Parts: sequence; C-alpha cells; structure tokens
Amino acid sequence: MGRRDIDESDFRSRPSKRGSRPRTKQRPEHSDAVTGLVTGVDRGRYTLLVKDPDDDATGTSDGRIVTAMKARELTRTRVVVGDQVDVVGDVSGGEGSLARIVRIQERTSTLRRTADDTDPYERIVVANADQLVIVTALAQPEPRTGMIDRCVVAAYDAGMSVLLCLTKADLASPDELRALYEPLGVEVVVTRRAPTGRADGGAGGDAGQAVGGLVLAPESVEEVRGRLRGLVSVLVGHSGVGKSTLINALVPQAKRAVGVVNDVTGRGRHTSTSAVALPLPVAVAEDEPSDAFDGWVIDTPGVRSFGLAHVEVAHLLNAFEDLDEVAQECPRGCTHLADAPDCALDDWIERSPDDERAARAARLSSFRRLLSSRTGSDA
Ligand SMILES: Nc1nc2c(ncn2[C@@H]2O[C@H](COP(=O)(O)OP(=O)(O)OP(=O)(O)O)[C@@H](O)[C@H]2O)c(=O)[nH]1
Ligand SMILES: [Zn+2]
Repeated sequence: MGRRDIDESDFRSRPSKRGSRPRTKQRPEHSDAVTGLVTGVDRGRYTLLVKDPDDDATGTSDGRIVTAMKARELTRTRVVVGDQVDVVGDVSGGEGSLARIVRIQERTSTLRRTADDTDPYERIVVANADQLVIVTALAQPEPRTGMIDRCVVAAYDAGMSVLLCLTKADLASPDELRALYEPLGVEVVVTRRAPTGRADGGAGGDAGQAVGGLVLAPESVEEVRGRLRGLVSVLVGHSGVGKSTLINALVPQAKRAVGVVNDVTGRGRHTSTSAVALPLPVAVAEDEPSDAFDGWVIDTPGVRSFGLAHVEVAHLLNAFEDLDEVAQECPRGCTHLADAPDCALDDWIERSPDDERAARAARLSSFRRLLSSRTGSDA
C-alpha cells in the first residue's frame, strides 16, 4: 500500500509540530474499515456510497449513503469524486451520522487540470473515471474545437478514453466535427431534440424527457446510455451546450435520490461547483420501476476549461501507439509539430501506402492540433 499506509493511530502517536508527515511504520490498520465510493464533495463533507461486502458487486443501487469527513492525517490529501476510500466510525448512514475517511485506495486514473497554463497549480478533478464525455453543441453555441482539443488532451493524459457527444443535431450537421475527431480514435455520438419536443413536454414518461425542459429524441439518449453503460464517465461542457438536458434525460430527477443526495448539506445545481456522481439507470421506463444501475455519470458543473500546463508531450504520445512508435526515430527534443525539422512523423506520411495516406495524414494533423492545444488558449 506504500505511501497511503498512514493511519490515524500513526498521526496521534507521533504528533509533528513542524507539520512534516510522520514516517510510516508497521501499525495496526483500521481492520474494521469499510469501502465507500465518493459521490459528492461539499465543504469538507463527503457523500459516500457504501456497499456491504456481501452485496453482489454488479450494479444495483443497494448500499447506503454515508456522510463522512477526512481523518486528520488526510488533511493535506485531496479526496475527490470517484475515489474509493476506506471509512471507519459511524458508517450506519443514519441521520446526523458522520464517518471518517482513513485511506484512499490507489487510483486507476486521475483527471487533472491546471488552473491556467501559466499557473502550474494542479487540481485533480475526478478519480478512477474510464471515459471523458465532451458535450459540445453543433450550434447555439457554436462548437469550439480548441476547447474540445484541450479536453481530449486532458483525457488521454489521464489514461481515459474520449466520447464526443454532439448535441443539437436538429440545428446543424455533425459531419465536420466527426471528420476532425474520428481520426484520433475519438468515439462520436449525436443527440437531438425530439421532432415534437416542446418545453412543456407531451404525455410524459418518455425516456428522453427532461423535467421542465426540452425533450430529446429518446433513441439518441439511449444511444448515449449505451456508450456509458458499465463505465464511469465524466461529462464536461460549456454553458448552454445542453449538458443538463442530457443528464436529466439519462438520470431522471427521481432516480437521483438514489445514491447521491446528501441530506446534511443538500445539493443544488446552482450552488454546487464540485463534481457529483450519479448512478446511471439501466433503463428509465416509468412502468418498470427499478433501482438497477450500471455505470456512473459524473457531472462537473465547476469545470469550464482544462489548463494543460501539466501535460507532457511524451506522455500524451502514449495514447497514440502508432505515432509513438514512429516518433522514436525523431531527433532529440523534437516537438513533432508541423514545423519541426526532420520529424519522423512527416516521413511516416511520405512512405505510407497510397490507400492509407489520407487516413494517416488526417490522424497526424489531428494529433498536431492536439499538441498545439497544450499551449494555446481555449478562449
Ligand atoms: N435545439 C436544441 N436545443 C437543445 C438541445 N438540448 C438542449 N437544448 C437547449 O439548449 C439550452 C441549454 O441547455 P442546458 O441543458 O441548460 O445546457 P447546459 O449545458 O446544462 O448549460 P448550463 O445550464 O448553463 O450549464 C436549453 O434551452 C435547452 O433547451 C437539443 O438537442 N436541441
Ligand atoms: Zn517528431
């Protein structure tokens, strides 16, 4: 367990006036700890979904909501949505109960951002997510490829895959954006408003219906659901792109009571700026009520951009196996950009078989666009 292996007894037995961390020794661990998934963070209070060990692990929303705080030894450690944590104390989840987080389990991925490219201060946005869903409107507001590129870079750097969700396809065609992103291995999915979708809805009960909002074409919502199933997905998007409409369609308000609402602090869409994890219902049919869920949708109301100062080219290249291999032949310190002298990636196009040339060129130019987005601005 390495450096995480510091527990409360450690801290108390060796208080350090200078604030340096006590050295880890063999100490009794919290053998009574249970594991919880962090689904929300609000002013020092963490909402956890705790499952009993003998529950089957495969996705019903059984389990209880536990509110917790960090144990003292974790004061300087960031616990984020998506973290798997060990908790002790009152883990009953009863009203007014407060448990203690004593350990963070090793993360499989960390989605980071730098506040600004000139400011190296790094934040972890979400832990253990599989996929970044970039929600972009095809119109109103106009798509901004700079923003999309930066999200793609942040995701690949984090070891996550990317789903580009293009909304408002009723207003404009997705073809151009598809052509820009599919060469990068980015999956694309498209949503649109239902042909009769009106703000006041129809008979009600449609899968695509958002409470008090516009109705999305149900089949487009279900296509998105299919891409999210079984995964932990983080949704990002600029204001007005239709992210809330989509999330409401995927996870109707009624379903949200399960797993996330924290009665101690409450959570308002307009007050919370931190991420929140919502269990993704397997199906939302009203006549077949079920708590079954399969996957998590993490909304990130506070994330409007990704500063990328922390991203290294070499690390980004890892996400592109073919290019990475070719780039081994590059001169030392090659930037791999279009103006880089003797960049082996140019060669790779040159010696490409005719029937692959166009695809390679598209991939390389998309990749170079990503590279330069590291230093660009997304304004
Ligand atoms: N034409 C059309 N409009 C849509 C679609 N999806 C959402 N909208 C509208 O776009 C506007 C913005 O949608 P929201 O879901 O509030 O957007 P958001 O991304 O959550 O933005 P914030 O609430 O500002 O964070 C609303 O007026 C929606 O009704 C769509 O597929 N087609
Ligand atoms: Zn190069």
